[in-house]
Parts: sequence; structure tokens; C-alpha cells
Amino acid sequence: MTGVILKDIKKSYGQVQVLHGIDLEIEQGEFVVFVGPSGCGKSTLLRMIAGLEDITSGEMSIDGHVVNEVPPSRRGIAMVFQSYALYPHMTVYDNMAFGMRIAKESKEEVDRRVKAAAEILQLTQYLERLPKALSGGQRQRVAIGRAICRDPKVFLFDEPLSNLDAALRVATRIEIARLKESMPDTTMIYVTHDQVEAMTLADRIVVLSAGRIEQVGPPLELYERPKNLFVARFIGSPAMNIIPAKITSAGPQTVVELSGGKSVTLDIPSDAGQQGKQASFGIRPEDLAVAADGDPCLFEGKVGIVEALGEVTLLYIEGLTKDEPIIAKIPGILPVNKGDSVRFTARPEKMHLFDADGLSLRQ
Ligand SMILES: Nc1ncnc2c1ncn2[C@@H]1O[C@H](COP(=O)(O)OP(=O)(O)OP(=O)(O)O)[C@@H](O)[C@H]1O
Repeated sequence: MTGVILKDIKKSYGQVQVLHGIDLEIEQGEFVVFVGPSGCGKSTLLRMIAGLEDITSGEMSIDGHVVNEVPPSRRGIAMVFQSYALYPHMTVYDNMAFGMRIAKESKEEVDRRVKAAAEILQLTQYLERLPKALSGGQRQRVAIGRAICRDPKVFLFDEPLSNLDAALRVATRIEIARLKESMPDTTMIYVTHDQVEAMTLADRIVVLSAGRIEQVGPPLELYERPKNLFVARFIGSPAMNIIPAKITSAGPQTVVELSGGKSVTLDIPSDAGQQGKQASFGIRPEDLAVAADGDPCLFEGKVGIVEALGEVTLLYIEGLTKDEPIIAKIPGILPVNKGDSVRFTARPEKMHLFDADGLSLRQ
């Protein structure tokens, strides 16, 4: 069964078009995360699903019904924002019960739903407290609890963790993962800037750029098989290294010459028409390794900066690309110093190649 369908959804503010035709089908019970650079239209799209923004053109359905003209209160959605917006003079219990009391639910039903939501979110012991006596993470859980009590068909989250400090973010993210498990039939749509939230919570990630969808897929598919340079650079942190290259031989395997002169053979096929064309070679920092004797050398580079984090060492290698250094993320502690020359290797299946238009040549 389908949860939310967007067909050629466009949005303009006056003369400025911010969404250029979004097509997306979200299954009932799916957890979908919207990511993309600031200003790409994530929040606008979410607010259009909520009914807080008009749809300029296109068709939107929720649960099989076209909702373009349906007001927010009748869409069966609940939304959790960055700012928790709790009533400061009401207890946690009353904050969560408020919407149901307005809707004239029976006292027993209100009590049942508040207690069930508090149980899911581990808020039972805080029900009599006022919001000011809670941490930021607990307050956000109350805001989520209030939304659960409305028993929505679709749950919308607009960067719900961005006001929390690092430790609370992790704890609350885990609460949201648990919430997803406990509400398997509820469709969830979540906007975030945070890679870890997107990678860990999503069934599918939607990558947006300048009001268009770049790619939709499960997190690891986007990580391992980005369709284009934009997604390759956007998913993963530190970002994928991109080295300008020229295709010197096309065929079942492709041979490229990296800027710097090194020749690399990739297990990626290319058409004869690619011969002689410019391309971009991609390798993730975590897919680079220091070459041992006998390993094929991908390239040799001089180390500019060493960041020893204990768990991993980040090496910034200079001279291979004009603007940004190549980054290598090597597990553990490495006896390497600034100025050392290091030979790197990588497994062929971890290499990426993009044509002159930025499209991946991997099938
Ligand atoms: N009410 C408005 N009037 C005019 N332009 C708007 C309005 N709301 C948003 N925009 C513009 O629409 C574009 C998309 O904004 P939106 O808030 O959806 O981006 P976003 O991807 O959520 O960004 P961020 O990650 O910074 O929150 C931006 O260029 C923004 O300036």
C-alpha cells in the first residue's frame, strides 16, 4: 500500500521556482530521509506534504487520497520541528494530552495513548514534570510523544535533533530508531543535514539539489553506487576524493590517466566514444590504504597534514589535485609525519569513474 505519492510537484515563491517537478512514491511504513545542501528545498517539500505550504502545481496524495486542497488538520499527519514548542506551564502529561483533549477524546483514551507514548519514548517517570525541568533531548521526546498521540498516518520530522548537543543527539536518534520499530505501519519522512541520521534511520534517502531529486535509494546503495558526482560528493564524510582524469582506453575495462600522470585500469566498462574524453576518478578516503610491498600503487603523494584521532588517522595528501587535498582515512595509529611521501593502493571494486557530464560509468 502506498503512503505518500508526489507527482511532478512544483513550488514557486513569486517568480522564483524552488522545486522543479518532484516525483516520488513513499510506501506505507517506509522511513524516508530528505538530504541536500542548504536551500535545496527539503523543508519546503516537507511543509508541502504537511499542508503548511501551497502546491504550485502537481498532485500529492496521502493514503490514496489527493490532498492538494486538504487542510493540514485533515491530512492525518503529525509534524515534529527543530524547536519543540511545548507549553511551558503544562506538565509533560498535559502537553501530550492537549491535542486529544481539544479533539474531545475520552479521558480513558487520552490516558491510554499518553501512557503508551511515554512508554515508547521512556518518558513515564517525567509525566508530572514541567518542560523547564527536562533536558533538551527529553523535551524533544515529549514533542515526539505529542505527535504519536495523534496516531498519525504520516509522521514528519524537520531536523528534530539539530538543537541538541552531540550526546543527546545520539541518544534521541536511537529513540527515533526505536520509535520506527514500534510504529511499523506509520510512514515517516525526515529532513536532516546529518549524514549519520540519514544513513542509520532511512529505509531510503532522497538526495535533493537545487529543487530536483538527484538520486533515491537505500543508504548503502547511495554510498556504494552514487549515480553522479553530486551524490558521490554529498554522501559520505569526509567526502569522496575526486581526481581529474582522461580516458586513454575505453572498453570492457577503462584505462584513465590521473592528473599527475599515473595510469589506472578500472573494472568499469566504457563506450568507444569515451576514448580521449575528460572524466573524474573517485575514491573514498576510507577505501585508500597505504601500499605494502607488492601492492599495486594507485598514486604516491606527499603528506601535508596528519590528523591522528586514535581510532583512525586522516592523511591530507597534497599535489595531486589543484584545489582540495586528497584525504586518506586509515584505521588506527600510523607512523607517518608531515612531509613523508606515501604510496597508496585501493581495491578495484572501490574505484568510481564519472564521465565528463558527471554521470557514473558503473552500471
Ligand atoms: N516563504 C518563502 N519565500 C520566498 N522564498 C522562500 C520561502 N521559503 C523558502 N524559500 C526559498 O526556497 C528555497 C528552499 O528553501 P528550503 O527552506 O526548503 O531549503 P532547505 O533545503 O530546507 O534549506 P536548509 O537546509 O537551509 O533548511 C530557498 O532558496 C529559500 O530561500
